[in-house]
Amino acid sequence: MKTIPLILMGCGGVGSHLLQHIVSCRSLHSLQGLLLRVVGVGDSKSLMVVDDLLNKGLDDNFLLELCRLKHAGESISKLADSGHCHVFAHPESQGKIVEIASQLGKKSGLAFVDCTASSGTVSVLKQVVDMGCCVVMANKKPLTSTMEDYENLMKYPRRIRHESTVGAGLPVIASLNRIISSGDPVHRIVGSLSGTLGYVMSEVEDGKPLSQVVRAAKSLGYTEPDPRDDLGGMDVARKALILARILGRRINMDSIQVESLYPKEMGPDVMTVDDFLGRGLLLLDNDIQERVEKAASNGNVLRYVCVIEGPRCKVGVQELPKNSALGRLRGSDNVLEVYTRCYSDQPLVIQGAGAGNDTTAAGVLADIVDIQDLFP
Ligand SMILES: NC(=O)C1=CN([C@@H]2O[C@H](COP(=O)(O)OP(=O)(O)OC[C@H]3O[C@@H](n4cnc5c(N)ncnc54)[C@H](OP(=O)(O)O)[C@@H]3O)[C@@H](O)[C@H]2O)C=CC1
Ligand SMILES: N[C@@H](CC=O)C(=O)O
Repeated sequence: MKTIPLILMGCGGVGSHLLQHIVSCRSLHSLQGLLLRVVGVGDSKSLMVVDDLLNKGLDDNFLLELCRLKHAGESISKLADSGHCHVFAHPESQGKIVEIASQLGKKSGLAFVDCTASSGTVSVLKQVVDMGCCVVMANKKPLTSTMEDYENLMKYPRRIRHESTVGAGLPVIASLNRIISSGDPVHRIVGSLSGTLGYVMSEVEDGKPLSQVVRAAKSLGYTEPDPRDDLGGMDVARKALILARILGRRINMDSIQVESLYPKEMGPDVMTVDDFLGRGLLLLDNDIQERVEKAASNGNVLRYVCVIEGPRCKVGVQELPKNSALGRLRGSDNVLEVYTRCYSDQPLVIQGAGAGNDTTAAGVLADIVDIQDLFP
């Protein structure tokens, strides 16, 4: 039986679904000769680590209890007295992770899984990569930091998987990497890459107010922890930057043209998330409704589109024919069209659910299973 010891950072919507998937796939993985041994789980306040790091994992019932606790909005530290684990508070936990990585990294391998939405994980990720660990990310922020951070993280590309950072569970990055490895030059990528904005646009088209739709998208697990990351275009811009860097463009976020659907006066420095969801969104209802109606009067729909072509990279709203590939999208579906030498007249098209905790966690799990050849 091949064993992958793993540490999960971030146990919110995606992280706790990942733990549930790991538990429910036990017999499938065992048929494949694989055991995922969860040795640690962290949230924004603390890190819980199994006491016998070299031989044991956190018990499945314990992991499910932990998911219930996080779902109820509690901190992991609440389970501190449960016997077979130790809890470390931040910032001490960072040192603990590095210690675990040095113990397990080279010897038995360790998968470090980042399901946070934080840019604060970059430094620990770089350290564990250098210690021989594998890294799996749903978090886009480490990959959209400086070019230097990106290159340090991607130093050993076979040990890094981040499929869920673009398109949630869709095979976007794997497909792109196959095209690149075959020497087929990518000329242009066009896509609708936000589950939230896809859902928002199609629901507003159906006559619902933006404020109501964004709140629904949040409760369905489509939005970022702060939905302004979606509405301001930053989440799509991060996906565009990740794709552009995979294509070999050495660019930073400031090279991407980004259109925001909310004004600066509603930014995070001015309004809390709750304030924005409460009164801020109401102020945006009319404007988006008018734009959607104007597009409809031309037989068109609005879509938030990402275009990468040559050195140009931009994300923003476009008015498109209702029966185009992007115009036909409904709900949280994403679509990505890739134009290359081999796919020149008809692009390669990847389409399907592009957001949601379940599908995203499934993408992360597939990445973890994918690295098994790197484990003894
Ligand atoms: N939802 C989706 O459809 C998709 C999400 N993603 C990405 O997945 C990631 C997770 O999203 P989601 O689960 O919705 O987010 P949540 O806000 O639900 O969960 C984030 C988790 O990370 C924890 N956390 C925050 N900072 C740190 C830190 N420095 N160290 C350790 N843990 C930390 C939080 O702790 P606490 O519980 O204490 O707050 C929380 O448990 C995001 O990066 C998102 O962009 C990617 C593709 C699709
Ligand atoms: N908030 C994102 C989630 C996936 O990256 C989206 O809406 O697409």
